[in-house]
Amino acid sequence: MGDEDWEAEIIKPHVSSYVPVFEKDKYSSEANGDTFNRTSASSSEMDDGPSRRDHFMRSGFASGRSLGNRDAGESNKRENTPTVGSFGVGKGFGNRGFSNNKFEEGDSSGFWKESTNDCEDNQTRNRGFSKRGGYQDGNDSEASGPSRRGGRGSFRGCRGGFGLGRPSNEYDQDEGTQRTGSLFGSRRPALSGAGNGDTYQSRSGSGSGRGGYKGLNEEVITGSGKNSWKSEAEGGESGDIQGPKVTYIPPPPPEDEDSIFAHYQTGINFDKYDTILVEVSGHDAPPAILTFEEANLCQTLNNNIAKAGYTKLTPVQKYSIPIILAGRDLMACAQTGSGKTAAFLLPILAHMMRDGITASRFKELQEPECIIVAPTRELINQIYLEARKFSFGTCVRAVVIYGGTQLGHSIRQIVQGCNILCATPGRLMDIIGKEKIGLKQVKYLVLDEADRMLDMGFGPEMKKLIYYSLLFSANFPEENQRLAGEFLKSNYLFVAVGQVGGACRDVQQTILQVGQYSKREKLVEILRNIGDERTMVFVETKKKADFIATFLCQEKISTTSIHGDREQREREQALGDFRCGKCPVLVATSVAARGLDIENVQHVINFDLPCTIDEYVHRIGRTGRCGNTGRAISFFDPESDNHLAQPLVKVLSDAQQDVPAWLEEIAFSTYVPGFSGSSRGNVFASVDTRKNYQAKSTLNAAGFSSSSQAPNPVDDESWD
Ligand SMILES: Nc1ncnc2c1ncn2[C@@H]1O[C@H](COP(=O)(O)OP(=O)(O)OP(=O)(O)O)[C@@H](O)[C@H]1O
Repeated sequence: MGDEDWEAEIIKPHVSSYVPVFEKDKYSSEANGDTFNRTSASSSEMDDGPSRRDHFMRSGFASGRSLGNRDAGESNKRENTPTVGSFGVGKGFGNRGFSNNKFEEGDSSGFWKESTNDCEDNQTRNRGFSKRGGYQDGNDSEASGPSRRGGRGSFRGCRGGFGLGRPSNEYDQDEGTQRTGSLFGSRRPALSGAGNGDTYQSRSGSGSGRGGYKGLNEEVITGSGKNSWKSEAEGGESGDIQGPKVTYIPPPPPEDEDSIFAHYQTGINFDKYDTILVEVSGHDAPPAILTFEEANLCQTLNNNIAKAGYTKLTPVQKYSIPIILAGRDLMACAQTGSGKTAAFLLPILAHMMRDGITASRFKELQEPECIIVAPTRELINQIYLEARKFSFGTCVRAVVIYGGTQLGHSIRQIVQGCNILCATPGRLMDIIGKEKIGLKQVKYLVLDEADRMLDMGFGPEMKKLIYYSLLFSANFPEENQRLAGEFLKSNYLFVAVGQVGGACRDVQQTILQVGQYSKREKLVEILRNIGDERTMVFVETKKKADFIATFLCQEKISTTSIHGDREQREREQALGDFRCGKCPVLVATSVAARGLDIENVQHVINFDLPCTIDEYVHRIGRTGRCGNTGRAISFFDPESDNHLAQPLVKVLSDAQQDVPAWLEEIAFSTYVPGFSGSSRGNVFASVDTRKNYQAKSTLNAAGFSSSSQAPNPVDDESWD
């Protein structure tokens, strides 16, 4: 496709030509625009990533200087800075009562309702799939679903690392084409058929290998190293080279003020944030602010903050906002759902308002002052909506671009004026490669889910763009701190809020021992008891996501799914159906584990536990947000999950949850000194790793060794 083909409007929606066996005659995507109609040429999976790291997360890079001035050597001149206080040392595990298996015993909290009429209840509640476009397939679940044999155990360890195969590097093919190869690498084709005993027929076509950031155990092989990040044009995010053009143009978000400022209420535990310990390390940290007024923001920003329903700062905002306003580099960690997005958006916007902006719609070349990058399309869209909200009524224009959508559409958005560019990495690289934006004015760069970006090898690309850096995250593993440190000036500040890397205490966690063959039955039982309350069900693979969603629909539980093999249109439809409650159950891969902020998600179910504890914490952080309470239940299969026992016990203990006796036993029997369960050397790096340069081995918040010499239990292949 020619370089300028984006000029031609291609509005005709992409129509899938491939109908999977299990959908034939049953499911009408036209009827509901729904989720399960996917084609082989699907979208990027940069999203579906594994999740090795749970909470690390936002990272931003703020600069007061123009691009390109950075002294390349500067980043390496890290100082050993003194530390302040001691923070968040976790308890040892094994010291609490074990009331495991609440499910079996019945939970006095009422989580497990004892209704025996669940089917009727569910029908009454319209969970039946008849309302969802006839997604009742005649597919026999036994025959079509993932085999019980093999199970996820066989998926584990199959990840392929980064960037595989050499994708196309022709920009002229990028628009609209979905390629093979991967952006950030992918996984081995381990999921096809016999590999895991799975006879379910994926709509995606096995091995076609969508580009992008493949999730754990996804079927695409790639990966030759973590630094082989590919741009979308290089066969990354967009997907298959041979695939059909991507013509999807996402609908514009509502423009009315009520929609822009729609928000949910903070929960009963919001005020408890005030009691969370905070540690700041580094030299000359500006004092925290206690109120929005102290931030001295302009009136328009203050109005927007009020309209957004923010009356009180969260801890990460109290500490980060003044640091960013002071122009300091920052690495910050705070728990899921505690307001990291606003923590970087508000001070960046404040600076833009103060300093003025240069990009305007009248310029031929758009030169944004701020670039925000996130690893999943849904997350970057969410951040864009936040940016649009806080910049409402100002001259700052935010734009979002991401893979799985028509490139021409992205470019048209940009040329209308772009001060804050929110992008997925592949699409960003394509746009840069096409010279559709200039980078000279970039002063602020935010990497959301920065640990993942860095793991993906995205760092070198980013280093070309920025001068100052801000890194926000819920978890900051030591190795990533070191990587991230390359972005930061040596005097960066480190803010740790609460039990970094630990689970949010507002989430009630339950671990059930459920064998592979019993999971579906247990899931249905739980969902029927839950009723209409919004529930995210995490599974390990895209195929399994399809299968479980199909299975639940057969069980008349209204379900949709999101994963990287779904077309972008379907993904957005799925998220929309889940958000509005049309489908109260969302089956997801790790693509939805990080950052997504969906109102009223009351339950998270880990049908499959993730490979790493970091990912676990991210997943359960989709509930219990912003002071609200939530519940998480995880199926622990001793056949495949024992490696998580030790860190799970730790996470449960630290979050003051009951630890099942059986889990403790497994944890002790599999105890490995120094082992963290994380994909890197330690579970959580709650401390500024600069401290470790002074004291080589210390205890982190989770109580595990954070020695830089710690063994790495999972090799780099587990992360793409
Ligand atoms: N000061 C505040 N007052 C009220 N609500 C807030 C405040 N700060 C953030 N929120 C709301 O809290 C929710 C969670 O915020 P956000 O998504 O930024 O969390 P996060 O820390 O980035 O979570 P995660 O680590 O899961 O990505 C959002 O709905 C946001 O609008």
